[in-house]
Amino acid sequence: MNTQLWLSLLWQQRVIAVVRSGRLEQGIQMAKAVAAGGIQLIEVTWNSDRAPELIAQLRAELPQCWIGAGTLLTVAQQQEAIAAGAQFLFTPHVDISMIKTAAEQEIPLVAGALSPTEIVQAWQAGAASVKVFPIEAMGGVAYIQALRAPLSNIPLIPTGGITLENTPAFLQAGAISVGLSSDLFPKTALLQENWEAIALRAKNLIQRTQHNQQNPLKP
Ligand SMILES: O=C(O)C(=O)C[C@H](O)[C@H](O)COP(=O)(O)O
Repeated sequence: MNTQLWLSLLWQQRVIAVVRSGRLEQGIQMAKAVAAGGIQLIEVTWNSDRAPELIAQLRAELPQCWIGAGTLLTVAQQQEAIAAGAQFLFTPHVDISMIKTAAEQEIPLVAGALSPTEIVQAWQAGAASVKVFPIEAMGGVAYIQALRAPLSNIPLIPTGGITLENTPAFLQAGAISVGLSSDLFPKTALLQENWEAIALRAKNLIQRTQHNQQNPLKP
């Protein structure tokens, strides 16, 4: 998928569910629960149990979703993730060789960056969008607002501390999409294997994105 397609997908979807799981079976249930709630972009972190298998299985079982890989740290991991079926890639950091490799293969790679320098470097190297991580620790919505003034042409995906509650404010501030994990998958729901509760949270989250229809990349 080229960057243009990826950006229109982000603009359509507005949220990415980040699945990090210590057990393959749990990872499958987590992804299925958010998919049942209507989320279509699902990122599997590479430090999940048997991440390549999880990605392959989700590709087969959730054809209505796009399944990506996250927390990738090396080009080798990135290639393994693509071989497993990952349709998009996330890194927590800026690695120019990973960005260039993904761009050559036309697989969207979202690089994690914090400062304006890192964000611009990632974008100029060919990142398909930039994950601003960890956003809550860096000032939350106010930080995105401040970045958007000079960097209005760069699609930003705040991640790290995103909640159902604060998602609309991030989208309002100009984020093209948000990524979230712990607030979507509360510990108690995971312990109790309460997949219905997680599906409901996903549904609730999607409803909260629907008031923010202004395309942040259009002037
Ligand atoms: O590993 C990565 O590449 C990440 O994206 C880091 C975190 O796992 C996400 O930022 C989720 O953070 P929470 O929504 O606060 O749980």
